[in-house]
Amino acid sequence: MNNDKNTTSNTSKIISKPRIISGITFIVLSIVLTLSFASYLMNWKADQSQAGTMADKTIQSSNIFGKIGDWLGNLFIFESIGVAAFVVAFLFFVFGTLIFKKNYFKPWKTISHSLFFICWTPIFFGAVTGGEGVLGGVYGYQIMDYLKSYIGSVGLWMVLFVSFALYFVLEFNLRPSSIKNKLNDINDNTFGKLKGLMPDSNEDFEADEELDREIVPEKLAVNEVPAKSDNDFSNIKVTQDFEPIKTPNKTTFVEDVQETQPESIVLSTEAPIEKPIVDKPIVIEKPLVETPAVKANDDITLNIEVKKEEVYVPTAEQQKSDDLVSKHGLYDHKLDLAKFQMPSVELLKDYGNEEITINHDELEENKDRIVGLLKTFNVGISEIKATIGPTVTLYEIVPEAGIRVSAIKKLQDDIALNLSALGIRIIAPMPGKGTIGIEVPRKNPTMVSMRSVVASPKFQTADMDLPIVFGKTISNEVFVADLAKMPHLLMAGATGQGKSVGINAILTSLIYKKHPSELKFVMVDPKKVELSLYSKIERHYLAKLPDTEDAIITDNAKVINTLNSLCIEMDQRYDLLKNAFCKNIKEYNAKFAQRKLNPENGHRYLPYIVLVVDEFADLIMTAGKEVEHPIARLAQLARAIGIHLIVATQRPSVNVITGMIKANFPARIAFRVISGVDSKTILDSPGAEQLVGRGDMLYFNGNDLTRLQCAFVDTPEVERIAEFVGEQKGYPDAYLLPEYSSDEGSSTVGAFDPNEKDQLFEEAARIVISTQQGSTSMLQRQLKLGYNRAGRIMDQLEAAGVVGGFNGAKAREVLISDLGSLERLFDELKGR
Ligand SMILES: Nc1ncnc2c1ncn2[C@@H]1O[C@H](COP(=O)(O)OP(=O)(O)OP(=O)(O)O)[C@@H](O)[C@H]1O
Repeated sequence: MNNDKNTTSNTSKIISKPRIISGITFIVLSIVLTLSFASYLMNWKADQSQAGTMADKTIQSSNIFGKIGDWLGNLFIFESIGVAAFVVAFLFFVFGTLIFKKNYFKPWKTISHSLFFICWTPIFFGAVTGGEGVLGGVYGYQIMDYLKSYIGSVGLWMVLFVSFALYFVLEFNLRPSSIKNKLNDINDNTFGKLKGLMPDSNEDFEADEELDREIVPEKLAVNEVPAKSDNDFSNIKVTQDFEPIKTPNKTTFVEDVQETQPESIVLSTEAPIEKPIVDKPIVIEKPLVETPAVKANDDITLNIEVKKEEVYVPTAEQQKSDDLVSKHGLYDHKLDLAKFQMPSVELLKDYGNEEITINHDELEENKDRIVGLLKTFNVGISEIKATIGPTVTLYEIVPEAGIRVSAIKKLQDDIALNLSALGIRIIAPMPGKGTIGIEVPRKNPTMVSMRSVVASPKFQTADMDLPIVFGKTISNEVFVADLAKMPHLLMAGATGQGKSVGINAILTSLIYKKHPSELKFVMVDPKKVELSLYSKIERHYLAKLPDTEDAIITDNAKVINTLNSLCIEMDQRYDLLKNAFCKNIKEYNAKFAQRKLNPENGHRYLPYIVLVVDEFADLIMTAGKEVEHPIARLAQLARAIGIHLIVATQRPSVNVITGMIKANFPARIAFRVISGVDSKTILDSPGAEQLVGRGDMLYFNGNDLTRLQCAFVDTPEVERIAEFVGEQKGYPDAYLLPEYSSDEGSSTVGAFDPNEKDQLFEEAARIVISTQQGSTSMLQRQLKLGYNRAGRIMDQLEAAGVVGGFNGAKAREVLISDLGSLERLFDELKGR
């Protein structure tokens, strides 16, 4: 509104006085003409007899504007164009508004419409009345008469009809087949014409909105509905076909107020009236290809825009990849190990019936204790419900009206003490429910076997990038989560509470779902024994540093190198993704499979990499920041390029799980911990100290805390799986991570020695300058070098002053901006 006011005041400042005067004059004239014409139409018979007696004061005129009005009416209506004279009055009004710089009307469109009606209407009325009365005026009668004498009555009507039809075709750009529809529309919509004259600006729309709202009920009643009474809209039935579009795909909109419209996409608009509302679903039968303005009703124009389907025009590169795909098919990353058999469920032990047995006595006993106890604290219960899970039973209570949840929350400790059972957890309130949950451990928990969860349809059909089946929820449902979405997982739990089993469950889940070409593990096992079983699958699923014996890293010094190497792998992957214009590994691999990425440019199929650290506390204690930094860096950045971290620890204290680590691991798992403080460290909330152990765990995904019973997978089972995989044909070696030498960061580059310069030194320098990228991995790719040689060249470039110093895993700064300066530097170096 304010805006409107401002606009108005601004406009009035700009409009000059003569303009205001002439604008007002035109508008006043249009009013005078309209009233004179209307009055003339009512009194013309009486007044015409006095025509020509203008000067005689004794003679009175019945026209509202007296003799002048009478004269105007006679001139415009009788002697000229009949009722089309009103169009002239309307044109005066339009000119008036245009002078005021108000764009209520599109000038040329308005004039062309008006001219048509000024010409056509008199002849039409002349033909209808045969010259009787004033509706067609003298002009109308004479032209009609003239035409009739030449082409006869039929010809005359044909001319009238055809000209009217042509007018619509040209003005509304109609095809002949849709004229009928449009005519129906126009007939139904007497305001439609005026609307056609309106420009689309918001300002105008707002200005007219109120007016529109007022006339809606009337229009519905008058134009569309033979309503029995004002309030009776029950038999409103409007079926309106909208203008088909000029494309081969015929599109029709049906606006139908009938209640039943099966299988239709329905957008309903509600009439802005208090009376019964008429739903007007729009049934879209075929996809739209153009952008017509569809009139939903008399007041609101619904602009539907559907983008045209893009025509696929392959570029030369795309053409090349299309040709390759049609020749060789999509790239199959599994081809190297085409005969690889995924492990079967049979390898996992069947622990027999896992159905939950209901112990009614236990349930009743717990119920009585809970109800009785709450009563002693004056907490009345209106309802209690039990959900039996594998390890705990959840009692959900609905407190009586008037009892505050906060009051019950305060009693949490007292209730736990009084129930005196281990592992009671109170959830007040249950998220998303109006109840309070009390989890009580079962006397005889049911074991959840890995076999049962791996075989479950939920896991088998999981459409996830890295599906992990953790176990079962409290309501005995299989729980599957996507590691790729987490995207990193922090696990903690006191010793003997199920952490190692948990890690095995995660690893087996992934092995059951992913082909060796799609997934690689980097395993860090400072305890030396926990992950050693997996050494058998080294050539299938493991990744390691070049020139190292064992893929499973047990030496803390090597861990630092591996983590830094992973950082290099991450940077290389980012480079690859950047060059391929891909946002993430999924897009990149899909593009690679479509043969759009040339392996000669360094592109390759990228497997997911999962880094598993079994005892993080050990690492942090011995290596501190040297480990913390690469872990945090990987956690921050590695998600998009398919590197995911699983870090486990027995000691969830703040000096192990630092703020930096925690901030980058939104997904966390807590097995039973020793104290509430530990629980807070890992989960940011207490509760893990109340768990019962043996795989009882809390999973936190950044928002919700879910209690789960971890699936049990025993060492022999893991062994069987590892053997099954290991016995099959594998790759020649483990997946090799980029080389990283620990002294790279600290190495000081001496003075440039031309005699020791690499053969590719100059070429490498030119590549660095022309790409302005001081990246070793880029040199490796472009010159097809090993990492060590590329690293040596980079050091020489640093010594020669081409690039800046080592900058962590980031590219070095390029110190020379153009090739000309580089050539001068080469000359200088030769002169030394
Ligand atoms: N999900 C489970 N279901 C049933 N029992 C389990 C489960 N997880 C662990 N247990 C039992 O708890 C024992 C200890 O588990 P686990 O070895 O995983 O503990 P941990 O936390 O890794 O201990 P540590 O840190 O000392 O290695 C197992 O031998 C097993 O008997």
